[in-house]
Amino acid sequence: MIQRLQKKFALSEQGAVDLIKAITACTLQNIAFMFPVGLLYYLVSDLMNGGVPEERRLFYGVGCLFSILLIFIITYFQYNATYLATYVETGVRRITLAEKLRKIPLSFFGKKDLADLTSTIMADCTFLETAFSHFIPELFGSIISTVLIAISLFFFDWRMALAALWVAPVAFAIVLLSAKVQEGLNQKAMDAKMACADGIQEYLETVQDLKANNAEDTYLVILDQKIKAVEHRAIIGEFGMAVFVVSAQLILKLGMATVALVGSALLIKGTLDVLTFFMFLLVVSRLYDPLQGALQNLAAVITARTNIARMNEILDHPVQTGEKELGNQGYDVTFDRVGFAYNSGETVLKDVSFTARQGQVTALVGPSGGGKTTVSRLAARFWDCNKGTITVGGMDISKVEPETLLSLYSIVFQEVTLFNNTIMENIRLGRKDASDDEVLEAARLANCHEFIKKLPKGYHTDIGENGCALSGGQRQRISIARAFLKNAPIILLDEATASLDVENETLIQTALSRLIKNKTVLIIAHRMRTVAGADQIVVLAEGNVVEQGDPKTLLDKKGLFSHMVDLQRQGQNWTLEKAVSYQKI
Ligand SMILES: Nc1ncnc2c1ncn2[C@@H]1O[C@H](COP(=O)(O)OP(=O)(O)OP(=O)(O)O)[C@@H](O)[C@H]1O
Repeated sequence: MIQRLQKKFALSEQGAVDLIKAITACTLQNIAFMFPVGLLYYLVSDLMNGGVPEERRLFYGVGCLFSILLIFIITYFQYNATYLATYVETGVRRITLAEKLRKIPLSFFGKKDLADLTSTIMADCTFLETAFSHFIPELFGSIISTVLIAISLFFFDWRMALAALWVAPVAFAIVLLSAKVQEGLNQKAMDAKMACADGIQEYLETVQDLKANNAEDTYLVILDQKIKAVEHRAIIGEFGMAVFVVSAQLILKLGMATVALVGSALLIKGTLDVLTFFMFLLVVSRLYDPLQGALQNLAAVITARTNIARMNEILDHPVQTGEKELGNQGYDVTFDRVGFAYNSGETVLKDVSFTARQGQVTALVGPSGGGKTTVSRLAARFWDCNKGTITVGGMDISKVEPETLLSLYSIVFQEVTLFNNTIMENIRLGRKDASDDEVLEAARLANCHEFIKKLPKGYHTDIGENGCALSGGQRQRISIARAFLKNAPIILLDEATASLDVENETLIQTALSRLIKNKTVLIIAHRMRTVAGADQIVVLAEGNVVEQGDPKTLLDKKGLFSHMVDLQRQGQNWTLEKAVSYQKI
């Protein structure tokens, strides 16, 4: 039962237990509200028999007080069980999702965009918060209490009970049968929202390029259409839900009429007493209130299914697992007949074999799209290869838990990610427990110390979102400082292609030379002069290793590598002057 609830509503174990408590509380609350009705029934009965006898007055007085107290206590219990537990569960749910995202392979993120995931963690969780504090406990609470009350009504008078209750299954059936239509409308509304969120995010990320290309107006027209589509879809969704819920609620109202009609007919026939008739009128007026709410709640629960499905897609996604113990002998990184395709299915690496040796620099070169970045991603198990094996010191990395494996790697990406925090904390990302002195030492080795000292608050300067207050070269050096701090035995390096000024380039190069000393280094090299000092060059083209060896051997071979070196040499001779004279031809 607990497990089914967990699965059905994307709940933690405690959340499922709390949901049962909340449903129980709502059921008790609905039953407690029937207590004064019972009391009224006996009071009217006494009044009709000539007045309330002296000895029963105390009973009614105590009964009244007891009803108030009972409703108060149960409402308090219901409040705690639904609201407080819900907020705790929402927190747990967000943390569970975040934890899960941490362990999910990167292939998952290729299928999902950032706006979609953010929306699941924030908007879907908030929607489910309302669902668990209101819709679901109230829905189940009113269904259970109605069934219990219905059973007791049948004991009183089955004919009147039928007249009162026939509407309930009909009304629920209308809403349930509309589930498919509603789910379809919800999905479309959700898709429109996602497209709009994507559009806004893309606009914010690309605003500079849009302005530079005079394309801002065109883009905003498209964005405007996306925003209007959200509005349009939301109205259709609400309307679709309202049609079914209001029809069902109208059917429910018919119950009052049938109770009055059947009751009157039975009274005239003399087979029903006035008091029972009166009691049924009282009960149904009270009974239909929670049922009206239940119909609305049922529609909302149907809506929530779309959000729950999105959440379950994350929670059910397989994670990369493996041993938490490292069993490597040394740090040679070996690719043995590795094949790989991204989600798109197109084979990116066909049959890649090479070894990046400990203490050596192995440079990956080759034409754009040849698979260099993919090789470096597989080396760190960001993705798992589809064919062949990748080992570190003889240890198959697909059998090692990703976080444990990454303790062996320092990665310096071309695109540096910095956080909206101080420089000190941005560098400390390399090793959480590093002392301030260790951070300073890493910054010195990465040639960062000089520029950091000149900032207004030195290491305690906030660098803004993604380090917007720093230059490209400074950002690169901070990421190198992180790598120094981590001091991992394997370095994956994506050489910066962004044009850096000569000073920055030299500073970065000297920092890198210090960093890679005595490590296993796998570098994606874009400039051929960088690889001149490499111990080994692996040339990748169309997902295959087409050449492999030291720089001199490959140059002498006059193959693809030598051709690329020639091309870059020619490129270096390009000057503005030449470009201008070319234009004049
Ligand atoms: N996340 C991804 N999803 C799907 N396909 C991808 C992904 N990343 C890369 N590819 C595809 O894989 C192929 C190899 O790309 P990769 O980035 O490894 O090449 P590369 O040699 O590093 O190129 P470049 O020098 O231009 O950076 C390309 O066809 C690319 O389109």
